[in-house]
Amino acid sequence: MTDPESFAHHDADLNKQALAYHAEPRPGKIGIEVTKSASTQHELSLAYTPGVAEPVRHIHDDPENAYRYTNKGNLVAVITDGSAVLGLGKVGAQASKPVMEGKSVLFKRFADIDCFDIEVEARHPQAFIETVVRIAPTFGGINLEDIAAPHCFEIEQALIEQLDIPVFHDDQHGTAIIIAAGLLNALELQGKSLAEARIVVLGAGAAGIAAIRLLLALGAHRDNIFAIDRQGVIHVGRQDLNPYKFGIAADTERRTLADAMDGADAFIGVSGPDLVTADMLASMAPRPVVFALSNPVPEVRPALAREVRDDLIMATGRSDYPNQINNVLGFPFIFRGALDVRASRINENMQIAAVEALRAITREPVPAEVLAAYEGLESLEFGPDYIIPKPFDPRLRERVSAAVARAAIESGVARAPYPAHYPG
Ligand SMILES: NC(=O)C1=CN([C@@H]2O[C@H](COP(=O)(O)OP(=O)(O)OC[C@H]3O[C@@H](n4cnc5c(N)ncnc54)[C@H](OP(=O)(O)O)[C@@H]3O)[C@@H](O)[C@H]2O)C=CC1
Ligand SMILES: CC(=O)C(=O)O
Ligand SMILES: [Mg+2]
Repeated sequence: MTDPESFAHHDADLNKQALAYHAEPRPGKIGIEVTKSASTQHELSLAYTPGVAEPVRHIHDDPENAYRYTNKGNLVAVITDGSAVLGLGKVGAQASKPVMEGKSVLFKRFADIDCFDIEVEARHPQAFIETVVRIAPTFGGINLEDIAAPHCFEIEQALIEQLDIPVFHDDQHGTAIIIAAGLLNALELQGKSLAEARIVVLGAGAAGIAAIRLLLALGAHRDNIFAIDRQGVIHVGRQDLNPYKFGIAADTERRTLADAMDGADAFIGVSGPDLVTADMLASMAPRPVVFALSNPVPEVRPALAREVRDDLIMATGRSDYPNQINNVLGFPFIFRGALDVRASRINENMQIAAVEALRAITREPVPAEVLAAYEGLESLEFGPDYIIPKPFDPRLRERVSAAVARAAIESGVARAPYPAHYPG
């Protein structure tokens, strides 16, 4: 695809196929399976009454037994209020369901974690929080999805405090982890360091603010980061900032996206479609990194970016371009590790462990089954078109989950030992 027109044709064609995929042969993308035989009178008396009463008694005596006798330990809720669905915005609870089913498919396909997608009608954070707290006993973990800032911060914090199972806002931390891994790798290839890189983050919502926080924890310099929202650069002189934005405000005279892009080493777009112009790209520093991560339409089309610069490393959030920076590389494997050591939360140590594991995998030879999943892909090697592993890489489940599990144990939030079947 070399021009915007062919990009649009490609998307129109894909959209048609996507509708058919979702509709046929049966609506939706995920179902429920029975995991024990229930084919005889005897099995029915075990699965249901009278036998089922015995595990009930055991769980009543000790709630920990829920992990032994029910699917709780391998069941995650993908929960949203439909307020920031991909880059489509506030489409509401019902319309968000295909995305939440999609996340559930990814949990199952990549990490064998069972999921219920739950779309909640809740206008106020408190109503949402109460809903999640009430249904939490069912689950081993809570994956919050597509909840807009600033409510997402309040919601996640309250749930972490009130629940003893991992609560993880995927658009914040899942995205931040993949951005951090991809950016560290891309900067290294471009001969730059995170500490010195000047970074523009377009979008100061869930993904943008979490990405900045994690990059700062990993060594980025506060003075080198400019965050931008619909009003322009987030600077300390602005009177309209909520506390979350104020926490990342820059002391700068720059005011617009174009101002911020001038001389920048890296651009991270977590905002909306087509917001970056050719002039802005041209004004960036030599050998820039451009992550246009808005879904489904990126902040700048890869073809346009390449036309303007031949020295950039480019990534999008989509599956149909090289370098997919997308939280699919994180949440299935992070929850796998967290559930397997019964972690009470997913803390920053566990997040940084995931970043390091992703970075390391990218530098190693890619298994043939990964290449087979991508049409026309004959080889992959750490370089400008391969800065982050592919979602189909079987090593993600082994290595990212193990790194997260280890970090949970070392940071004291695990309630079960390192699993015997994990790598030593
Ligand atoms: N690739 C990936 O893995 C992921 C990608 N994303 C993408 O990131 C985007 C944001 O998601 P999320 O953070 O959850 O959403 P939020 O609603 O929490 O935040 C959106 C942010 O983008 C800003 N924004 C939106 N439109 C513009 C614009 N035209 N100009 C400047 N700023 C703009 C908003 O500004 P304001 O505060 O002024 O309203 C806000 O700060 C989506 O497109 C989503 O698809 C998100 C998660 C993962
Ligand atoms: C990928 C994702 O979670 C998003 O775009 O919201
Ligand atoms: Mg999302």
